[in-house]
Amino acid sequence: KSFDLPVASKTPVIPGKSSTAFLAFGSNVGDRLSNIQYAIDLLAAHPEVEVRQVSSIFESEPMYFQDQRLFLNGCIEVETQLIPRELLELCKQIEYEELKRVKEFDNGPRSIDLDIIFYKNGDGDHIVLTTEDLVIPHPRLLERTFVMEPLCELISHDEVHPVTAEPVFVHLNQVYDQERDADILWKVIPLPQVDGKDRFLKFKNKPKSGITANSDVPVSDTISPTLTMGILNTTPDSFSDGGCFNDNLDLQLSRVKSIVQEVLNLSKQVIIDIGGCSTRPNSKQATLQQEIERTIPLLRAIRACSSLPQSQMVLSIDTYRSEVAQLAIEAGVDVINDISGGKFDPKILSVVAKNPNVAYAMSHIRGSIHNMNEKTNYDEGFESDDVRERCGGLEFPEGKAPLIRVLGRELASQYTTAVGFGVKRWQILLDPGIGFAKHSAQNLEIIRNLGILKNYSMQTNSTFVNFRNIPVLVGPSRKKFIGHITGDTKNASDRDFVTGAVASACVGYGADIVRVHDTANCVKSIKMADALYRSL
Ligand SMILES: Nc1nc2ncc(COP(=O)(O)O)nc2c(=O)[nH]1
Ligand SMILES: Nc1nc2ncc(COP(=O)(O)O)nc2c(=O)[nH]1
Repeated sequence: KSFDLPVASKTPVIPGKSSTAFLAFGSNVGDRLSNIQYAIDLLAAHPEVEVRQVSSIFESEPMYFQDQRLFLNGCIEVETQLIPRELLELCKQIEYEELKRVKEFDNGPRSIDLDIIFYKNGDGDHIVLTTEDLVIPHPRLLERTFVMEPLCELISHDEVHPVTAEPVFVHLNQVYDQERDADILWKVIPLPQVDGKDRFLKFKNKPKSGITANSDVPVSDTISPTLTMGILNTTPDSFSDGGCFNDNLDLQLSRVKSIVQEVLNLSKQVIIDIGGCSTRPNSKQATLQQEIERTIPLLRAIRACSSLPQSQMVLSIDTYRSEVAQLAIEAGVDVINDISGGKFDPKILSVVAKNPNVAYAMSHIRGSIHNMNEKTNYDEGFESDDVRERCGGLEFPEGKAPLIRVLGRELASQYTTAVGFGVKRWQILLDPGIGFAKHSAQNLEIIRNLGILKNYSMQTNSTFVNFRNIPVLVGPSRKKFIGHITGDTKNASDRDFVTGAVASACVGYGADIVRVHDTANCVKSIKMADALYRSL
C-alpha cells in the first residue's frame, strides 16, 4: 500500500502485523448510548478492524461551547490493518454517512464524534503525524479529561505520549491537580430507558493521585452518594428472611413499596434486588422452573405498578442462570446480579452482552455453593513473576495486602472472560463476594481493603486489566462474620442493627453500592456515612 502521508516517524503499518489504535467517542445528540453502540458495531463490522476494548462511559459538560446537551464520552481500543488515513476515512464515514452527523459549527452538538487519539504500528511504535486534516496524537488530548480518563482505563500506567514522552497517566493527574470541577466526570452505567428518558447509575470519584497501596486505609476516592440495594428474597429457605415473602405476590409488592419509600426518603435512587434461589452455603438450589415462577411474575407486577416511581427504581435480579436473566430482562429488569460472576452458567455473559444497557454485577466466588467454604486458602501460588500488580498506578510494596490482590487477580480473570463474551466494561459492577469462599476474618479484611480493590490493576505480557472507575457493590447484610463478632450467631435477622454499622464502614472504605435486607435502618446509616466520609 502506498502511503500518501508525510510520516514524521516510523512506518504506520508493518506488513503482516496489525496496528493498534485508540479512538475517542463523544455524543450529545439523540439517543447517545445507541449512537455509541452503533458506532462501535460499525467499527467491529469492518473486515480490517477488530474492537479489542471499550472503556467506561462518562457524562460531562460541553468543554468549549457550553450551550448544548451533556456529552457521553469514552475510548475504544482497536486492532487494525488500516493505515491512519484509511482509519480516518472509516471514522468520517461512520459519523456522516451512517450516523448522519450534521456539523453545524466547531465544538457544536454531534450524534457521534470519532477521533483517532493514538496509532501504534505492529511493532508497538507510536506513529506521530501532522497533516492539515489528520494529526496524531490528537492535538487536544492533553487538555481533555473526557478523553484521558477513559483512555487510562485501557492503557498501562507506563504508556507515554510520543511527543511529550510523559506517561498519559501523569498528564491526567496534572490536569486534575488544577482542581477544576468541570474536569471531574460522572461515570455512568446506562440502564434501559423508561418513557424515552435516559436512566443511569452514576458515580463520581475524586482523582486518583492520592490513592496508593502504602496508605494503610486508602481513603475512599468516591465522592458521589452511596446507593442502597434493598433485598427481596422470594425463596422459602433464604438464610436470613426465609419464607416470609415467598409465593405471596401482594405481600411481596407491599414489601417493594416499603423498600422504595424508605430508600427514596433519603436517596434519589433505589435498587431492589429480587432473589428466587437462595445462595446460603450448602443450601438446596431451587430448580430453574421454581426460580422463574418466584421472580418473573413479581418483576412484571412491579413494572406494571403505576403507583411506583419507575424511573427512580432500579430493578435487579439475583441469579446465576442465563435463562432467568433473559426472562428478567424481558420483564424490565435493569441489573443482572450474578453471585457466580459468570462461572456457574457462562451463557449468562452472552445474555448480558446482547443488552448493553443492562448492568452486570459480577461477584467473586470460588467453587460452588456447596464447596466454596472449603476454598478459603488465598496463599497458594501467590507470587508469579509474569503478573505486575498495582494500586492506583503504584507497585504494591512487598507482601502488602495479599488477600485483596489474589481476589483482584481472580476478579480480573472473570472480567477478561466477560469482556471476551462481549460484555462492555461500562455495564460492570464489581462485588468481592462477602461470604462466598471467604471466612470471617477474610470478609473483614476485604471490606477494609475495598479502596485497594477499586484501584487495582494487573498486567501480563498479553493483558492489562484496570478496575479504575468500576463501581463496587458489597453485600455484608446479616452475614455470619457479623454474628462471629457480635455473638448473634443464632438468628440472622438479629444482625440487622449491626449491619447498619457495617454498611457505614463499607461506605467509609469506598463502597459505591451496599446490598442490605433492613433498608429502613441501613439507608440512614449509609446517609450518615455519606455525610461523614464524603461530606455529602
Ligand atoms: N464534554 C465534551 N465536550 C466537548 N466539546 C467539544 C468537542 C469537540 O471535539 P473535537 O475537537 O474532537 O471536534 N467534543 C466534546 C466532547 O466530546 N465532550
Ligand atoms: N451481589 C451480591 N449478591 C448477593 N446475593 C446473595 C447473597 C447472600 O444471600 P442473601 O440474599 O440472603 O444476602 N449475597 C450477595 C452478595 O454479597 N453480593
